[in-house]
Amino acid sequence: MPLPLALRVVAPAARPQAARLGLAAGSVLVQVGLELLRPWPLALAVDHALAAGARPLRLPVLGELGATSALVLAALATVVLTVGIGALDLVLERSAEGAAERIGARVRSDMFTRLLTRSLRWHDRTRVGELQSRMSTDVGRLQDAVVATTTTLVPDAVMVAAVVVLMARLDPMLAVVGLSVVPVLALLVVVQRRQVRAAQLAARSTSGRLASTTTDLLRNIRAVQAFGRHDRAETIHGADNHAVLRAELRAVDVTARWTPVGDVVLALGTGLVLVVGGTHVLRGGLSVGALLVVLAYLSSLYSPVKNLARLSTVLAKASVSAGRVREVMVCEEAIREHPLAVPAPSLRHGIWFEDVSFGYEPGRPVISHLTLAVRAGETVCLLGASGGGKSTLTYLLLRLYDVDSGRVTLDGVDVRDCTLASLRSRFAYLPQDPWLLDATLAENIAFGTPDADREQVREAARLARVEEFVARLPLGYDTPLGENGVRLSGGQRRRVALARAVLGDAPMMLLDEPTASLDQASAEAVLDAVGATVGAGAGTGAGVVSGAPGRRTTLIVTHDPRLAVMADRVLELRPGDPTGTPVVTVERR
Ligand SMILES: Nc1ncnc2c1ncn2[C@@H]1O[C@H](COP(=O)(O)OP(=O)(O)OP(=O)(O)O)[C@@H](O)[C@H]1O
Repeated sequence: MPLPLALRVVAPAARPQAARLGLAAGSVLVQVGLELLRPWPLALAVDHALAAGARPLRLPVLGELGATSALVLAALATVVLTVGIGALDLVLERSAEGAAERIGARVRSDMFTRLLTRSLRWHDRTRVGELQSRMSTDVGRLQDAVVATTTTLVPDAVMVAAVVVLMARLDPMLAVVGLSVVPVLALLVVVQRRQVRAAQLAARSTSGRLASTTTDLLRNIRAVQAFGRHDRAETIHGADNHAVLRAELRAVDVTARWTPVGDVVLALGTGLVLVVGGTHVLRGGLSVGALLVVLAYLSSLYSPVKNLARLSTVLAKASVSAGRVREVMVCEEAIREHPLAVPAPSLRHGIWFEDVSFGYEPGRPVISHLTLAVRAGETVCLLGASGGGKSTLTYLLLRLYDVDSGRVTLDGVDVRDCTLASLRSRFAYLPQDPWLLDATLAENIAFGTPDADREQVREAARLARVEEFVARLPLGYDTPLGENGVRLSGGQRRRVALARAVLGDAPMMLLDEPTASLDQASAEAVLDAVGATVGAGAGTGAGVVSGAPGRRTTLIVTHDPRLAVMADRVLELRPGDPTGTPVVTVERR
Protein backbone atom coordinates (compact mmCIF):
# COMPACT_ATOMS: atom_id res chain seq x y z
CA MET A 1 0.00 0.00 0.00
CA PRO A 2 1.56 3.28 -1.06
CA LEU A 3 0.07 5.49 1.62
CA PRO A 4 1.53 3.71 4.66
CA LEU A 5 5.07 3.69 3.21
CA ALA A 6 4.96 7.39 2.32
CA LEU A 7 3.40 8.09 5.72
CA ARG A 8 6.06 6.11 7.54
CA VAL A 9 8.78 8.05 5.78
CA VAL A 10 7.32 11.50 6.48
CA ALA A 11 5.88 10.74 9.93
CA PRO A 12 8.88 11.91 12.03
CA ALA A 13 9.05 15.17 10.08
CA ALA A 14 5.25 15.57 10.01
CA ARG A 15 4.69 15.23 13.76
CA PRO A 16 5.87 18.77 14.63
CA GLN A 17 3.57 20.07 11.89
CA ALA A 18 0.48 18.45 13.43
CA ALA A 19 -1.07 21.84 14.35
CA ARG A 20 -0.67 23.26 10.84
CA LEU A 21 -1.95 20.07 9.24
CA GLY A 22 -4.86 20.02 11.70
CA LEU A 23 -5.74 23.62 10.80
CA ALA A 24 -5.62 22.72 7.11
CA ALA A 25 -7.83 19.65 7.60
CA GLY A 26 -10.25 21.67 9.79
CA SER A 27 -10.62 24.50 7.28
CA VAL A 28 -11.11 22.09 4.44
CA LEU A 29 -13.89 20.33 6.38
CA VAL A 30 -15.68 23.65 6.91
CA GLN A 31 -15.22 24.21 3.19
CA VAL A 32 -16.96 20.91 2.51
CA GLY A 33 -19.92 22.11 4.58
CA LEU A 34 -20.09 25.35 2.58
CA GLU A 35 -19.76 23.41 -0.69
CA LEU A 36 -22.75 21.29 0.34
CA LEU A 37 -24.79 24.48 0.79
CA ARG A 38 -23.78 25.82 -2.63
CA PRO A 39 -26.56 24.33 -4.80
CA TRP A 40 -29.33 25.45 -2.45
CA PRO A 41 -29.53 29.15 -3.47
CA LEU A 42 -30.12 28.03 -7.07
CA ALA A 43 -32.84 25.60 -5.94
CA LEU A 44 -34.36 28.38 -3.87
CA ALA A 45 -34.38 30.72 -6.89
CA VAL A 46 -35.96 28.09 -9.16
CA ASP A 47 -38.59 26.77 -6.76
CA HIS A 48 -39.57 30.11 -5.21
CA ALA A 49 -39.10 32.57 -8.07
CA LEU A 50 -38.51 31.10 -11.53
CA ALA A 51 -40.48 27.86 -11.95
CA ALA A 52 -44.07 27.99 -13.18
CA GLY A 53 -46.27 28.01 -10.12
CA ALA A 54 -43.39 28.96 -7.84
CA ARG A 55 -44.43 29.03 -4.17
CA PRO A 56 -43.57 32.11 -2.05
CA LEU A 57 -40.68 31.59 0.34
CA ARG A 58 -41.51 31.66 4.06
CA LEU A 59 -38.68 32.32 6.46
CA PRO A 60 -38.85 32.47 10.30
CA VAL A 61 -37.68 36.06 10.79
CA LEU A 62 -38.22 37.62 7.38
CA GLY A 63 -41.69 36.20 6.90
CA GLU A 64 -43.04 35.62 3.38
CA LEU A 65 -40.79 36.77 0.53
CA GLY A 66 -41.86 37.60 -3.00
CA ALA A 67 -40.10 36.28 -6.16
CA THR A 68 -37.70 39.24 -6.42
CA SER A 69 -36.72 39.09 -2.74
CA ALA A 70 -36.16 35.33 -3.09
CA LEU A 71 -33.85 36.01 -6.07
CA VAL A 72 -31.90 38.67 -4.11
CA LEU A 73 -31.60 36.33 -1.14
CA ALA A 74 -30.35 33.52 -3.42
CA ALA A 75 -27.78 35.88 -4.98
CA LEU A 76 -26.60 37.10 -1.55
CA ALA A 77 -26.28 33.56 -0.27
CA THR A 78 -24.22 32.58 -3.33
CA VAL A 79 -21.84 35.52 -2.76
CA VAL A 80 -21.46 34.80 0.97
CA LEU A 81 -20.76 31.12 0.33
CA THR A 82 -18.19 31.92 -2.35
CA VAL A 83 -16.42 34.48 -0.13
CA GLY A 84 -16.35 31.99 2.79
CA ILE A 85 -14.94 29.22 0.60
CA GLY A 86 -12.32 31.62 -0.81
CA ALA A 87 -11.23 32.79 2.65
CA LEU A 88 -10.85 29.21 3.77
CA ASP A 89 -8.79 28.53 0.63
CA LEU A 90 -6.30 31.12 1.85
CA VAL A 91 -5.99 29.51 5.29
CA LEU A 92 -5.76 26.09 3.71
CA GLU A 93 -3.10 27.07 1.21
CA ARG A 94 -0.92 28.66 3.88
CA SER A 95 -1.22 25.91 6.45
CA ALA A 96 -1.00 22.88 4.14
CA GLU A 97 1.73 24.23 1.83
CA GLY A 98 3.59 25.71 4.81
CA ALA A 99 3.52 22.38 6.63
CA ALA A 100 4.61 20.52 3.47
CA GLU A 101 7.57 22.87 2.92
CA ARG A 102 8.66 22.44 6.54
CA ILE A 103 8.30 18.66 6.31
CA GLY A 104 10.34 18.66 3.09
CA ALA A 105 13.09 20.73 4.70
CA ARG A 106 13.25 18.38 7.68
CA VAL A 107 13.35 15.22 5.50
CA ARG A 108 16.14 16.74 3.38
CA SER A 109 18.04 17.68 6.50
CA ASP A 110 17.59 14.19 8.04
CA MET A 111 18.77 12.61 4.81
CA PHE A 112 21.80 14.87 4.65
CA THR A 113 22.74 14.17 8.26
CA ARG A 114 22.49 10.48 7.54
CA LEU A 115 24.59 10.79 4.38
CA LEU A 116 27.32 12.52 6.36
CA THR A 117 27.74 9.50 8.60
CA ARG A 118 27.34 6.68 6.09
CA SER A 119 30.54 4.74 5.58
CA LEU A 120 32.84 5.66 2.74
CA ARG A 121 32.36 2.12 1.40
CA TRP A 122 28.68 2.98 0.93
CA HIS A 123 29.51 6.35 -0.64
CA ASP A 124 32.02 4.66 -2.94
CA ARG A 125 29.14 2.58 -4.33
CA THR A 126 26.56 5.39 -4.51
CA ARG A 127 26.46 8.09 -7.18
CA VAL A 128 26.26 11.69 -5.96
CA GLY A 129 23.75 12.80 -8.61
CA GLU A 130 21.44 9.96 -7.63
CA LEU A 131 21.51 11.17 -4.01
CA GLN A 132 20.85 14.76 -5.11
CA SER A 133 17.88 13.60 -7.15
CA ARG A 134 16.47 11.77 -4.12
CA MET A 135 16.92 14.83 -1.91
CA SER A 136 15.27 17.21 -4.36
CA THR A 137 12.72 15.54 -6.66
CA ASP A 138 11.73 12.65 -4.41
CA VAL A 139 11.35 14.85 -1.35
CA GLY A 140 9.29 17.26 -3.51
CA ARG A 141 6.92 14.41 -4.38
CA LEU A 142 6.52 13.56 -0.71
CA GLN A 143 5.58 17.21 -0.11
CA ASP A 144 2.98 16.99 -2.90
CA ALA A 145 1.55 13.91 -1.21
CA VAL A 146 1.29 15.72 2.15
CA VAL A 147 -0.62 18.60 0.56
CA ALA A 148 -2.84 16.33 -1.51
CA THR A 149 -3.64 14.05 1.42
CA THR A 150 -4.55 16.95 3.70
CA THR A 151 -6.57 18.86 1.14
CA THR A 152 -8.11 15.94 -0.73
CA LEU A 153 -8.28 12.66 1.13
CA VAL A 154 -10.17 13.61 4.30
CA PRO A 155 -12.44 16.35 2.90
CA ASP A 156 -13.30 14.46 -0.26
CA ALA A 157 -14.09 11.31 1.67
CA VAL A 158 -16.35 13.38 3.95
CA MET A 159 -17.86 15.08 0.93
CA VAL A 160 -18.69 11.73 -0.71
CA ALA A 161 -20.31 10.43 2.49
CA ALA A 162 -22.32 13.65 3.03
CA VAL A 163 -23.53 13.79 -0.57
CA VAL A 164 -24.62 10.14 -0.44
CA VAL A 165 -26.67 10.79 2.73
CA LEU A 166 -28.22 14.03 1.41
CA MET A 167 -29.10 12.50 -1.96
CA ALA A 168 -30.67 9.50 -0.27
CA ARG A 169 -32.84 11.86 1.78
CA LEU A 170 -33.93 13.87 -1.28
CA ASP A 171 -34.77 10.91 -3.50
CA PRO A 172 -33.51 7.42 -2.54
CA MET A 173 -34.04 5.89 -5.97
CA LEU A 174 -32.24 8.74 -7.69
CA ALA A 175 -29.39 8.30 -5.21
CA VAL A 176 -29.05 4.60 -6.11
CA VAL A 177 -28.99 5.44 -9.82
CA GLY A 178 -26.45 8.22 -9.39
CA LEU A 179 -24.18 6.24 -7.12
CA SER A 180 -24.20 3.12 -9.28
CA VAL A 181 -21.14 4.40 -11.14
CA VAL A 182 -19.07 4.87 -7.97
CA PRO A 183 -17.91 1.22 -7.66
CA VAL A 184 -16.88 1.31 -11.34
CA LEU A 185 -14.85 4.46 -10.67
CA ALA A 186 -13.27 2.93 -7.57
CA LEU A 187 -12.18 -0.09 -9.62
CA LEU A 188 -10.70 2.24 -12.24
CA VAL A 189 -8.76 4.04 -9.51
CA VAL A 190 -7.22 0.79 -8.24
CA VAL A 191 -6.13 -0.33 -11.71
CA GLN A 192 -4.86 3.13 -12.59
CA ARG A 193 -2.81 3.39 -9.40
CA ARG A 194 -1.08 0.08 -10.07
CA GLN A 195 -0.13 1.08 -13.62
CA VAL A 196 0.94 4.62 -12.67
CA ARG A 197 3.12 3.26 -9.86
CA ALA A 198 4.95 0.86 -12.20
CA ALA A 199 5.51 3.63 -14.76
CA GLN A 200 6.70 6.04 -12.05
CA LEU A 201 9.16 3.52 -10.64
CA ALA A 202 10.85 3.27 -14.02
CA ALA A 203 10.75 7.05 -14.51
CA ARG A 204 12.32 7.85 -11.13
CA SER A 205 15.17 5.41 -11.45
CA THR A 206 16.08 6.62 -14.96
CA SER A 207 15.93 10.23 -13.82
CA GLY A 208 18.22 9.43 -10.87
CA ARG A 209 20.68 7.96 -13.38
CA LEU A 210 20.46 11.09 -15.53
CA ALA A 211 21.17 13.31 -12.50
CA SER A 212 24.29 11.23 -11.72
CA THR A 213 25.54 11.37 -15.28
CA THR A 214 24.99 15.13 -15.48
CA THR A 215 26.78 15.76 -12.19
CA ASP A 216 29.69 13.57 -13.24
CA LEU A 217 30.10 15.22 -16.65
CA LEU A 218 29.81 18.77 -15.30
CA ARG A 219 32.23 18.06 -12.48
CA ASN A 220 34.69 16.89 -15.10
CA ILE A 221 33.95 19.70 -17.55
CA ARG A 222 37.67 20.42 -17.79
CA ALA A 223 38.41 16.92 -19.02
CA VAL A 224 35.52 17.12 -21.50
CA GLN A 225 36.75 20.43 -22.94
CA ALA A 226 40.45 19.66 -22.79
CA PHE A 227 40.00 16.39 -24.68
CA GLY A 228 37.43 17.95 -27.01
CA ARG A 229 34.93 15.23 -26.11
CA HIS A 230 31.71 17.25 -26.24
CA ASP A 231 30.36 14.65 -28.63
CA ARG A 232 31.05 11.80 -26.21
CA ALA A 233 29.59 13.77 -23.29
CA GLU A 234 26.52 14.57 -25.37
CA THR A 235 26.13 10.91 -26.35
CA ILE A 236 26.36 9.72 -22.74
CA HIS A 237 24.01 12.45 -21.51
CA GLY A 238 21.71 12.04 -24.52
CA ALA A 239 21.26 8.30 -23.93
CA ASP A 240 20.24 8.80 -20.30
CA ASN A 241 18.15 11.85 -21.18
CA HIS A 242 16.31 9.87 -23.83
CA ALA A 243 15.68 7.04 -21.37
CA VAL A 244 14.17 9.57 -18.94
CA LEU A 245 12.03 11.06 -21.70
CA ARG A 246 10.74 7.61 -22.69
CA ALA A 247 9.99 6.66 -19.09
CA GLU A 248 8.30 9.99 -18.29
CA LEU A 249 6.24 9.90 -21.51
CA ARG A 250 5.09 6.42 -20.63
CA ALA A 251 4.11 7.64 -17.15
CA VAL A 252 2.23 10.61 -18.67
CA ASP A 253 0.56 8.29 -21.18
CA VAL A 254 -0.62 5.91 -18.47
CA THR A 255 -2.08 8.79 -16.43
CA ALA A 256 -3.65 10.50 -19.46
CA ARG A 257 -5.26 7.27 -20.72
CA TRP A 258 -7.33 6.95 -17.57
CA THR A 259 -8.66 10.52 -17.39
CA PRO A 260 -11.28 10.29 -20.22
CA VAL A 261 -12.37 6.82 -19.08
CA GLY A 262 -13.33 8.28 -15.68
CA ASP A 263 -15.08 11.22 -17.36
CA VAL A 264 -17.15 8.94 -19.60
CA VAL A 265 -18.29 6.85 -16.61
CA LEU A 266 -19.22 10.08 -14.77
CA ALA A 267 -21.18 11.38 -17.78
CA LEU A 268 -23.11 8.09 -17.94
CA GLY A 269 -24.09 8.52 -14.28
CA THR A 270 -25.23 12.11 -14.83
CA GLY A 271 -27.22 11.09 -17.92
CA LEU A 272 -29.00 8.34 -16.00
CA VAL A 273 -29.93 10.72 -13.19
CA LEU A 274 -31.22 13.26 -15.70
CA VAL A 275 -33.52 10.68 -17.29
CA VAL A 276 -34.75 9.04 -14.06
CA GLY A 277 -34.93 12.33 -12.09
CA GLY A 278 -36.60 14.14 -15.03
CA THR A 279 -39.26 11.42 -15.10
CA HIS A 280 -39.83 11.92 -11.37
CA VAL A 281 -40.24 15.69 -11.91
CA LEU A 282 -42.70 15.12 -14.77
CA ARG A 283 -44.70 12.80 -12.53
CA GLY A 284 -44.70 15.51 -9.83
CA GLY A 285 -42.72 13.40 -7.33
CA LEU A 286 -39.76 15.83 -7.31
CA SER A 287 -39.40 19.60 -7.72
CA VAL A 288 -37.15 21.04 -10.47
CA GLY A 289 -35.07 22.72 -7.75
CA ALA A 290 -34.56 19.40 -5.97
CA LEU A 291 -33.49 17.73 -9.25
CA LEU A 292 -30.99 20.54 -9.80
CA VAL A 293 -29.66 20.00 -6.28
CA VAL A 294 -29.30 16.25 -6.94
CA LEU A 295 -27.48 16.96 -10.22
CA ALA A 296 -25.25 19.52 -8.48
CA TYR A 297 -24.53 17.03 -5.70
CA LEU A 298 -23.78 14.40 -8.25
CA SER A 299 -21.21 16.63 -9.93
CA SER A 300 -19.84 17.59 -6.52
CA LEU A 301 -19.72 13.86 -5.75
CA TYR A 302 -17.89 13.05 -8.94
CA SER A 303 -15.37 15.78 -8.44
CA PRO A 304 -14.12 14.30 -5.12
CA VAL A 305 -14.09 10.86 -6.71
CA LYS A 306 -12.00 12.29 -9.53
CA ASN A 307 -9.84 14.07 -6.96
CA LEU A 308 -9.37 10.82 -5.12
CA ALA A 309 -8.37 9.19 -8.40
CA ARG A 310 -5.88 12.01 -8.97
CA LEU A 311 -4.72 11.63 -5.39
CA SER A 312 -4.02 7.99 -6.07
CA THR A 313 -1.61 9.10 -8.83
CA VAL A 314 0.11 11.54 -6.47
CA LEU A 315 0.33 8.84 -3.83
CA ALA A 316 1.62 6.30 -6.34
CA LYS A 317 4.42 8.74 -7.24
CA ALA A 318 5.03 9.52 -3.56
CA SER A 319 5.18 5.84 -2.74
CA VAL A 320 7.97 5.30 -5.26
CA SER A 321 9.78 8.38 -3.94
CA ALA A 322 9.25 7.30 -0.33
CA GLY A 323 10.96 4.00 -1.14
CA ARG A 324 13.94 5.87 -2.59
CA VAL A 325 14.16 8.25 0.39
CA ARG A 326 13.78 5.36 2.82
CA GLU A 327 16.68 3.48 1.25
CA VAL A 328 18.90 6.32 2.42
CA MET A 329 17.23 6.68 5.82
CA VAL A 330 17.43 3.01 6.77
CA CYS A 331 20.93 2.39 5.46
CA GLU A 332 22.91 1.17 8.46
CA GLU A 333 26.32 1.05 6.79
CA ALA A 334 28.35 3.41 8.94
CA ILE A 335 31.58 3.55 10.90
CA ARG A 336 30.12 3.01 14.34
CA GLU A 337 31.35 4.30 17.65
CA HIS A 338 31.65 1.67 20.37
CA PRO A 339 29.18 2.39 23.23
CA LEU A 340 32.11 2.30 25.68
CA ALA A 341 34.44 4.25 23.39
CA VAL A 342 37.21 6.22 25.12
CA PRO A 343 39.00 9.40 24.04
CA ALA A 344 41.90 8.59 21.72
CA PRO A 345 45.31 8.77 23.40
CA SER A 346 47.49 11.79 22.66
CA LEU A 347 50.28 9.34 21.87
CA ARG A 348 53.06 8.63 24.35
CA HIS A 349 54.24 5.33 22.91
CA GLY A 350 53.32 4.88 19.31
CA ILE A 351 51.10 3.81 16.43
CA TRP A 352 50.86 0.15 15.49
CA PHE A 353 49.39 -1.65 12.52
CA GLU A 354 49.14 -5.21 13.80
CA ASP A 355 48.70 -7.90 11.12
CA VAL A 356 46.30 -5.61 9.26
CA SER A 357 44.41 -6.77 6.18
CA PHE A 358 42.03 -4.57 4.23
CA GLY A 359 40.32 -4.40 0.85
CA TYR A 360 37.80 -1.92 -0.55
CA GLU A 361 35.91 -4.74 -2.19
CA PRO A 362 35.38 -8.27 -0.92
CA GLY A 363 38.03 -10.73 -2.16
CA ARG A 364 40.36 -7.95 -3.42
CA PRO A 365 42.79 -7.18 -0.59
CA VAL A 366 44.78 -3.97 -0.91
CA ILE A 367 46.74 -4.60 2.29
CA SER A 368 47.42 -8.12 3.59
CA HIS A 369 48.88 -8.93 7.00
CA LEU A 370 50.75 -5.65 7.38
CA THR A 371 52.65 -5.02 10.59
CA LEU A 372 54.13 -1.57 11.08
CA ALA A 373 55.11 0.51 14.09
CA VAL A 374 55.73 4.25 14.37
CA ARG A 375 57.15 5.41 17.70
CA ALA A 376 55.77 8.54 19.35
CA GLY A 377 57.67 11.62 18.20
CA GLU A 378 59.13 9.81 15.20
CA THR A 379 58.90 10.97 11.58
CA VAL A 380 58.41 8.08 9.20
CA CYS A 381 58.43 8.40 5.45
CA LEU A 382 56.41 5.81 3.58
CA LEU A 383 57.46 5.07 0.01
CA GLY A 384 56.12 2.47 -2.35
CA ALA A 385 54.71 1.77 -5.77
CA SER A 386 51.65 3.70 -6.90
CA GLY A 387 48.48 1.89 -5.85
CA GLY A 388 50.36 -0.01 -3.15
CA GLY A 389 48.02 1.11 -0.36
CA LYS A 390 49.93 3.99 1.26
CA SER A 391 47.02 6.42 1.30
CA THR A 392 44.81 3.56 2.43
CA LEU A 393 46.94 3.26 5.59
CA THR A 394 46.16 6.89 6.44
CA TYR A 395 42.43 6.19 5.96
CA LEU A 396 42.65 3.21 8.34
CA LEU A 397 44.39 5.35 10.97
CA LEU A 398 41.64 7.99 10.72
CA ARG A 399 39.07 5.18 10.70
CA LEU A 400 37.55 6.38 7.46
CA TYR A 401 37.44 2.65 6.74
CA ASP A 402 37.66 -0.25 9.20
CA VAL A 403 40.25 -3.01 8.85
CA ASP A 404 39.01 -6.42 7.68
CA SER A 405 41.30 -8.14 10.18
CA GLY A 406 44.10 -7.20 12.57
CA ARG A 407 44.21 -3.97 14.58
CA VAL A 408 45.34 -0.39 14.28
CA THR A 409 46.27 0.95 17.71
CA LEU A 410 47.41 4.20 19.33
CA ASP A 411 49.39 3.48 22.51
CA GLY A 412 47.84 0.01 22.42
CA VAL A 413 44.23 1.30 22.20
CA ASP A 414 42.39 -0.01 19.16
CA VAL A 415 41.16 2.92 17.07
CA ARG A 416 37.76 1.15 16.98
CA ASP A 417 37.56 1.66 20.77
CA CYS A 418 38.14 5.43 20.50
CA THR A 419 35.44 8.07 20.08
CA LEU A 420 35.47 9.15 16.47
CA ALA A 421 35.71 12.88 17.16
CA SER A 422 38.67 12.50 19.54
CA LEU A 423 40.45 10.10 17.17
CA ARG A 424 40.21 12.46 14.23
CA SER A 425 41.14 15.47 16.33
CA ARG A 426 44.48 13.78 17.15
CA PHE A 427 45.62 14.03 13.55
CA ALA A 428 46.67 16.97 11.42
CA TYR A 429 45.86 15.57 8.01
CA LEU A 430 46.91 16.62 4.55
CA PRO A 431 45.08 14.41 2.07
CA GLN A 432 46.48 13.63 -1.36
CA ASP A 433 43.50 15.37 -2.93
CA PRO A 434 43.17 18.73 -1.12
CA TRP A 435 39.34 18.52 -0.71
CA LEU A 436 38.60 22.24 -0.73
CA LEU A 437 35.07 23.54 -0.22
CA ASP A 438 33.20 26.31 -2.00
CA ALA A 439 33.92 28.68 0.90
CA THR A 440 36.37 31.51 1.56
CA LEU A 441 40.09 30.96 1.90
CA ALA A 442 39.95 31.61 5.67
CA GLU A 443 37.01 29.22 6.11
CA ASN A 444 38.86 26.54 4.18
CA ILE A 445 41.98 26.89 6.30
CA ALA A 446 39.95 26.79 9.53
CA PHE A 447 37.73 23.92 8.35
CA GLY A 448 39.09 21.43 10.88
CA THR A 449 39.65 24.04 13.63
CA PRO A 450 36.55 26.26 13.59
CA ASP A 451 37.57 28.03 16.83
CA ALA A 452 40.79 29.37 15.32
CA ASP A 453 40.93 33.17 15.14
CA ARG A 454 42.10 35.20 12.17
CA GLU A 455 45.62 35.55 13.61
CA GLN A 456 46.01 31.79 13.90
CA VAL A 457 44.68 31.34 10.37
CA ARG A 458 47.26 33.87 9.14
CA GLU A 459 50.04 32.10 11.00
CA ALA A 460 49.09 28.73 9.47
CA ALA A 461 48.90 30.43 6.07
CA ARG A 462 52.37 31.90 6.60
CA LEU A 463 53.82 28.52 7.55
CA ALA A 464 52.27 26.79 4.54
CA ARG A 465 53.38 29.63 2.22
CA VAL A 466 49.77 30.57 1.46
CA GLU A 467 50.52 34.23 2.39
CA GLU A 468 52.56 34.52 -0.80
CA PHE A 469 49.45 34.46 -2.98
CA VAL A 470 46.79 35.86 -0.61
CA ALA A 471 47.51 39.43 -1.73
CA ARG A 472 46.72 38.43 -5.33
CA LEU A 473 43.26 37.16 -4.42
CA PRO A 474 40.54 39.81 -4.91
CA LEU A 475 39.23 39.65 -1.33
CA GLY A 476 42.31 38.23 0.39
CA TYR A 477 41.34 35.71 3.06
CA ASP A 478 37.68 36.36 2.33
CA THR A 479 37.88 35.28 -1.31
CA PRO A 480 35.52 32.42 -2.14
CA LEU A 481 37.59 29.61 -3.65
CA GLY A 482 34.86 28.15 -5.87
CA GLU A 483 33.77 24.54 -6.08
CA ASN A 484 36.66 22.32 -5.06
CA GLY A 485 38.91 25.39 -4.92
CA VAL A 486 38.65 25.91 -8.68
CA ARG A 487 39.96 29.51 -8.41
CA LEU A 488 43.36 28.26 -7.22
CA SER A 489 46.16 26.46 -8.99
CA GLY A 490 46.93 22.85 -8.05
CA GLY A 491 49.95 23.91 -5.99
CA GLN A 492 47.99 26.69 -4.27
CA ARG A 493 45.25 24.24 -3.35
CA ARG A 494 47.82 21.91 -1.80
CA ARG A 495 49.29 24.76 0.25
CA VAL A 496 45.82 25.73 1.53
CA ALA A 497 45.31 22.09 2.55
CA LEU A 498 48.68 22.13 4.30
CA ALA A 499 47.72 25.32 6.16
CA ARG A 500 44.56 23.54 7.26
CA ALA A 501 46.68 20.65 8.55
CA VAL A 502 49.19 22.78 10.47
CA LEU A 503 46.44 24.82 12.13
CA GLY A 504 45.60 23.10 15.39
CA ASP A 505 47.54 21.20 18.00
CA ALA A 506 47.09 17.62 16.87
CA PRO A 507 49.91 15.42 18.20
CA MET A 508 50.11 13.36 15.00
CA MET A 509 50.52 14.47 11.38
CA LEU A 510 49.53 12.50 8.30
CA LEU A 511 50.87 14.08 5.15
CA ASP A 512 49.89 12.42 1.90
CA GLU A 513 52.11 13.65 -0.93
CA PRO A 514 52.62 17.17 0.49
CA THR A 515 54.87 18.27 -2.37
CA ALA A 516 53.01 16.72 -5.29
CA SER A 517 52.11 19.14 -8.11
CA LEU A 518 54.31 21.94 -6.76
CA ASP A 519 57.06 23.75 -8.64
CA GLN A 520 60.57 23.67 -7.22
CA ALA A 521 60.23 26.93 -5.27
CA SER A 522 56.81 26.08 -3.83
CA ALA A 523 57.90 22.53 -3.03
CA GLU A 524 60.90 23.92 -1.15
CA ALA A 525 58.64 26.34 0.69
CA VAL A 526 56.35 23.49 1.65
CA LEU A 527 59.35 21.38 2.67
CA ASP A 528 60.37 24.20 5.00
CA ALA A 529 56.82 24.33 6.39
CA VAL A 530 56.71 20.58 6.84
CA GLY A 531 60.17 20.72 8.45
CA ALA A 532 58.99 23.45 10.81
CA THR A 533 55.82 21.63 11.82
CA VAL A 534 57.42 18.21 12.00
CA GLY A 535 60.75 19.10 13.53
CA ALA A 536 59.45 21.08 16.45
CA GLY A 537 56.68 19.95 18.74
CA ALA A 538 53.17 21.22 19.04
CA GLY A 539 53.18 23.75 21.82
CA THR A 540 56.44 25.15 20.55
CA GLY A 541 54.78 27.09 17.80
CA ALA A 542 54.73 24.32 15.23
CA GLY A 543 51.08 23.60 15.57
CA VAL A 544 49.51 27.02 15.24
CA VAL A 545 46.95 26.50 18.00
CA SER A 546 49.37 25.31 20.65
CA GLY A 547 48.58 22.90 23.42
CA ALA A 548 49.99 19.36 23.40
CA PRO A 549 53.63 19.23 24.37
CA GLY A 550 56.36 17.23 22.63
CA ARG A 551 57.44 16.44 19.08
CA ARG A 552 54.75 15.55 16.57
CA THR A 553 54.56 11.98 15.38
CA THR A 554 54.49 12.19 11.62
CA LEU A 555 53.74 9.80 8.80
CA ILE A 556 54.60 11.16 5.38
CA VAL A 557 53.42 9.32 2.28
CA THR A 558 55.52 10.47 -0.65
CA HIS A 559 57.45 9.74 -3.78
CA ASP A 560 59.64 12.80 -3.13
CA PRO A 561 63.17 11.87 -2.00
CA ARG A 562 63.64 15.36 -0.48
CA LEU A 563 61.00 14.56 2.12
CA ALA A 564 62.71 11.26 2.89
CA VAL A 565 65.74 13.25 4.05
CA MET A 566 63.72 14.79 6.88
CA ALA A 567 62.50 11.45 8.17
CA ASP A 568 63.92 9.43 11.06
CA ARG A 569 63.03 6.28 9.18
CA VAL A 570 62.12 5.54 5.57
CA LEU A 571 59.94 2.52 4.88
CA GLU A 572 58.98 1.10 1.54
CA LEU A 573 55.65 -0.64 1.21
CA ARG A 574 55.92 -3.75 -0.96
CA PRO A 575 52.42 -4.95 -1.72
CA GLY A 576 51.30 -8.53 -1.24
CA ASP A 577 48.93 -10.10 -3.73
CA PRO A 578 45.33 -11.27 -3.71
CA THR A 579 46.40 -14.74 -2.52
CA GLY A 580 47.12 -13.11 0.83
CA THR A 581 50.89 -12.69 0.67
CA PRO A 582 51.73 -10.26 3.49
CA VAL A 583 52.53 -6.65 2.72
CA VAL A 584 56.07 -6.05 3.83
CA THR A 585 57.74 -2.85 4.85
CA VAL A 586 61.37 -2.63 3.99
CA GLU A 587 63.47 -0.29 6.06
CA ARG A 588 65.48 1.90 3.71
CA ARG A 589 67.11 3.99 6.37
N1 LIG B 1 37.49 3.88 -2.90
C1 LIG B 1 38.12 2.85 -3.47
N2 LIG B 1 37.42 1.81 -3.94
C2 LIG B 1 38.03 0.76 -4.52
N3 LIG B 1 39.37 0.66 -4.64
C3 LIG B 1 40.13 1.67 -4.19
C4 LIG B 1 39.54 2.83 -3.59
N4 LIG B 1 40.55 3.67 -3.22
C5 LIG B 1 41.69 3.07 -3.60
N5 LIG B 1 41.45 1.87 -4.17
C6 LIG B 1 42.44 0.91 -4.66
O1 LIG B 1 43.29 0.59 -3.57
C7 LIG B 1 44.63 0.51 -3.99
C8 LIG B 1 45.50 1.35 -3.07
O2 LIG B 1 45.18 2.71 -3.24
P1 LIG B 1 46.00 3.85 -2.46
O3 LIG B 1 45.37 5.15 -2.84
O4 LIG B 1 46.04 3.51 -1.03
O5 LIG B 1 47.43 3.69 -3.09
P2 LIG B 1 48.74 4.59 -2.90
O6 LIG B 1 49.84 3.67 -2.51
O7 LIG B 1 48.46 5.74 -2.01
O8 LIG B 1 48.94 5.08 -4.39
P3 LIG B 1 49.59 6.45 -4.95
O9 LIG B 1 51.02 6.42 -4.62
O10 LIG B 1 49.33 6.35 -6.42
O11 LIG B 1 48.84 7.56 -4.30
C9 LIG B 1 44.67 0.94 -5.44
O12 LIG B 1 44.83 -0.23 -6.21
C10 LIG B 1 43.33 1.55 -5.71
O13 LIG B 1 42.87 1.19 -6.97
